[in-house]
Amino acid sequence: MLRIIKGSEVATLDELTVVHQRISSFELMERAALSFVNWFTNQAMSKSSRVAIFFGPGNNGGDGLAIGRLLHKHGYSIHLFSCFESNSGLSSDCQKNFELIPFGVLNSSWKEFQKEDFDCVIDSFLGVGIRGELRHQAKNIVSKINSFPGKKIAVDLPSGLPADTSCLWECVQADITVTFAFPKLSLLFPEHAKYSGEMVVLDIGIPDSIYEQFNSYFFFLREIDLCAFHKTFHRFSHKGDFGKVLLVAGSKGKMGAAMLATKSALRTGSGLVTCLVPEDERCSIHSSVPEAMAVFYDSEINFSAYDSIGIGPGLGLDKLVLLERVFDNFPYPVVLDADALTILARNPYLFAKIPKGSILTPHLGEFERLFGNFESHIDRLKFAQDFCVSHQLNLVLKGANTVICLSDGRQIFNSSGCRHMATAGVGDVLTGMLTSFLGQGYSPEAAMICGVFQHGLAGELAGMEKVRSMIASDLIDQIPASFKKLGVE
Ligand SMILES: NC(=O)C1=CN([C@@H]2O[C@H](COP(=O)(O)OP(=O)(O)OC[C@H]3O[C@@H](n4cnc5c(N)ncnc54)[C@H](O)[C@@H]3O)[C@@H](O)[C@H]2O)[C@@H](O)CC1
Ligand SMILES: Nc1ncnc2c1ncn2[C@@H]1O[C@H](COP(=O)(O)OP(=O)(O)O)[C@@H](O)[C@H]1O
Ligand SMILES: [K+]
Repeated sequence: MLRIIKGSEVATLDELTVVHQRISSFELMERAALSFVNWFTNQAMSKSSRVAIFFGPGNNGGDGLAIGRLLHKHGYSIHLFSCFESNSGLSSDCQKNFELIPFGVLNSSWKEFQKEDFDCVIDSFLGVGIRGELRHQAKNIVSKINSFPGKKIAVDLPSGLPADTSCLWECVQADITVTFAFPKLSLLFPEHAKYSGEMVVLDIGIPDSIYEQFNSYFFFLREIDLCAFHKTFHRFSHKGDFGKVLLVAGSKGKMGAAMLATKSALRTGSGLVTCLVPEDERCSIHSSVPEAMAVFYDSEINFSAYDSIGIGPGLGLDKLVLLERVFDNFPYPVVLDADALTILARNPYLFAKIPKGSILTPHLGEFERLFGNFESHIDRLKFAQDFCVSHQLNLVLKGANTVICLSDGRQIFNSSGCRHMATAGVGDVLTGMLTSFLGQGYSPEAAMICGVFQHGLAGELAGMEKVRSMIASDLIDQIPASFKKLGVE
């Protein structure tokens, strides 16, 4: 899994790569620029587009100059805008690229930029090299870039955004940020959505062994990481091997949540799925999910007969006693979502009773209800880390780039998913998937990694087809395709 390191460590990462691969830092910059240009030319941007590139004096500016030279070669009309007073203080690779500006590429001061003259702006003013608050002139440059109403593409980071912390000033508001090697931490913070826009991570060939030399508890989960976490089953596997799961979900008026979680557990591969629902509501489950069984809230239930239990979707807030019964009678990790989280928030003494290794799946609102308000995402994540380690619990903080917070302190950002998933019931589907993987014998870590990534992948597949019309059931329909895409049978 890709390690997310600090912005201040990027220079060392580059130096180690350069030595390891016996290339020059100029060649590494060229590689970054080539990967950007390769991505850019695949974006259906017409060759007649007029492209403005703002470039700073550091290596981010060097990237921009190299990108300009390569795009000019592809036939784009390029106009460079320098964001410094004199070129005496350029970094050495920026200087080299400055000297290679081709004939036919215009170069002016940023002050000369006229927004009407361009179709697209590339922002390579500042990257991970920013230290402290933006200086006065830099603020004016950022405002100039932001005055452009068309598409703004940031190179590595929107200029002005610190790489690892929350930002208290105005930065470039990019539509897309194309970042090199690994996502800079601050691109994953929800409070920076208006600066980072969409995020694209481009590989520039830095080997994993180099990242391993850095200490970091932040990771980025990608499709290539998944196979290692999936279990394989053999020819003689029977339905018992695929797990018996129980979903404690649904109440009058909220049976849809139970149906979604149940269907999704079945589609994720569970052998036997039972729902614990109000007896009066049993018909809805039987008619919508005939493959599932039902047991009822008032009956005696042998919780330990199940391999995993998911609790919460549509449960209702009056189930404190039931929640305690599960905790007292089931010693293995459970999945806690929705109303179960609100009951926990109202009764914090329950935290100590939750089986170790369990998975809590709050969205930002539920996280706040549980633990209070935080000024920044990084403060929130620090709190989540301490909570998970001290209680030996896991937490899935849902949203764009859902964060899997493990009980050993590691925090893994998910890369799959799309904005069309922000619709009712999509979280219930995740509960079904996580409970299913736990029931199939996956460790909580593997269940979260496979469940969260695949839930996002199914969301992407459904979103491609249904765009904003997507509903949670569409995501369930794409779970089979998500297995196929990963090559998991
Ligand atoms: N592995 C990677 O990620 C690679 C990164 N490269 C690029 O190198 C960049 C980093 O380059 P540098 O370290 O030269 O840094 P930058 O180019 O990001 O920034 C350095 C410049 O910012 C100015 N600056 C710093 N703080 C400021 C503030 N508060 N207000 C105004 N100006 C400020 C400095 O005076 C300096 O001129 C990355 O962002 C990326 O674009 C690529 O060239 C190669 C590979
Ligand atoms: N903008 C987004 N990008 C990617 N995924 C998202 C986005 N918004 C929501 N999601 C995902 O959709 C799911 C929504 O869950 P939740 O808020 O619990 O919904 P519900 O309670 O309606 O089921 C989560 O898994 C979350 O990560
Ligand atoms: K930039």
